[in-house]
Amino acid sequence: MPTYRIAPSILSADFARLGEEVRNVVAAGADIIHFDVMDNHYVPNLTIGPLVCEAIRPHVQVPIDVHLMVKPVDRIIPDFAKAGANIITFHPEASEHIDRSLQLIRDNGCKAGLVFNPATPLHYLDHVMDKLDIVLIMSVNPGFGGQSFIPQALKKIADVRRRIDESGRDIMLEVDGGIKIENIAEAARAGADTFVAGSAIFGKPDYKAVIDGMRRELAAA
Ligand SMILES: O=C(CO)[C@H](O)[C@H](O)COP(=O)(O)O
Ligand SMILES: [Fe+2]
Repeated sequence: MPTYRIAPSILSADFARLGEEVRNVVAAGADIIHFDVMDNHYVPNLTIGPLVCEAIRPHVQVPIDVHLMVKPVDRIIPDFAKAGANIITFHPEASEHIDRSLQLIRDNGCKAGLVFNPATPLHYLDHVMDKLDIVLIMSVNPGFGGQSFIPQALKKIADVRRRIDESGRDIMLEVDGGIKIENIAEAARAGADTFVAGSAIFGKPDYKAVIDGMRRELAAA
């Protein structure tokens, strides 16, 4: 069985109690904290920045996975690295120089990755596989939590899995958007190993019950 990781998105957490929320979700079994950064420019929503990342950093030992939905990309990367991010991903069409942005993330000591919207072509991967630590496939259009999983993402996950296997490199394959107990196994069978889930976890009273349920599905996938 591959190493599967569950990454709750704090987009659906109670922001008034964020420290407690991240501690609770890690105690419930989260492997990663997924941190959605939206700028009201690249996507039509506005969320949280490096100050909030810095504020939650002392509350958890697990990696913080910063999903940048911002344009431009580069200016904010060093700030997130200083704020304690471990993984930083961005959307290739939001960067003027993809290779430079990936290198900037790595130079700042973080794992680097590209994010693909449902309609973003995978050719952006062609010349940067050697600079990638993670690929994130969006299974919703970015900007909001609580949307429904777009099934066409499964084929894209499978295509990326093939490319990763061909590269022979150790690259995480993350899926983000509409992941629930009911569909996590399908995403795993397509080739994903890291699963972002916001509303499915933070929308429920018992985080451990949801994460345990997801792990049971993954074990059987
Ligand atoms: O990047 C995102 C939206 O742009 C979020 O990570 C994602 O939507 C998670 O929320 P949910 O699991 O509720 O779909
Ligand atoms: Fe996200």
